Amino acid sequence: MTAALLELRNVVRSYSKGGLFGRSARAVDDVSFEVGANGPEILAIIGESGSGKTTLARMILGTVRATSGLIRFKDFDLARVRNRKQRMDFMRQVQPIFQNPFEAFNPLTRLDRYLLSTARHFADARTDEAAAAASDAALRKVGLSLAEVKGRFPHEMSGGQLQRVAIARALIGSPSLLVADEPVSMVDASLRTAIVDLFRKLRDELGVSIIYITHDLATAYSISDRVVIMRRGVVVEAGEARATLDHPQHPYSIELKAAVLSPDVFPVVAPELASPDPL
Ligand SMILES: Nc1ncnc2c1ncn2[C@@H]1O[C@H](COP(=O)(O)OP(=O)(O)OP(=O)(O)O)[C@@H](O)[C@H]1O
Repeated sequence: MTAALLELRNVVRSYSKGGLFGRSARAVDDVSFEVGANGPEILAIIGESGSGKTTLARMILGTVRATSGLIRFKDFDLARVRNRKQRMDFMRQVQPIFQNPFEAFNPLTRLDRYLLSTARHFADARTDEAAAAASDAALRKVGLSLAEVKGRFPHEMSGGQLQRVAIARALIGSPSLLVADEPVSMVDASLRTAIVDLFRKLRDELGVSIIYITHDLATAYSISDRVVIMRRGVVVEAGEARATLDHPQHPYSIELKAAVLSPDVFPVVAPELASPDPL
């Protein structure tokens, strides 16, 4: 067993509820888990709205500080980021993918400018040619190329294409962890599978671990190695994805599954035993 890529121990994030007595509420309450202890993996964090998923993602990305607890990436305690160099080095290795790709890019900036600038910062590209080569290589990992993207503004792409550009941009610095917060919920249903399949490919071919934050059990079931199920800031259940989602134990997980239960998502009988489609 190798050391985990990411470790969370008893992580809490409280917010003041205001008022005379300064009461506070815990958006994330005593959460512990590891990512990548046994090699690259996809960990799904599942929960309904308000369960604390985004707050957790922000703490892992270092944009929100934990109120207490430990978040460690490799051997680095996030609470100890002190200077710009440490911050940039961390950002290169841990990249976000957001829900709405149209909000991730300035509508007035051409997409290749984003990619070239990221290549200069995170891929050590010192010349225009090197930045273009690094951008093209990253775009090819998501099934695009620099020639297809060059000169185009965000609104000139479809949501699915733009999410691929966002993923390519995240890959430029060869990160070891992607934190994807509801990355397909604003993408057409027909393109969702392609994007979640891409995550699987990134794990298998590039060795990237992915924290896949979602309320969608179907995609979590299809691509994740492990799941963490959250409710009101607390982890109610965690474990290997198929075992946990096939046989949920906690009443909340059972309820979540019942709400989406469909024979296509969770086969009632093993697929190999199911009768063939009628002719
Ligand atoms: N900046 C903040 N100030 C006060 N409360 C906050 C803040 N950010 C989050 N919260 C509260 O923390 C709880 C968890 O919110 P969070 O956005 O993390 O949940 P979520 O599972 O990501 O939900 P959604 O899918 O709707 O984004 C909510 O009750 C929310 O109101």
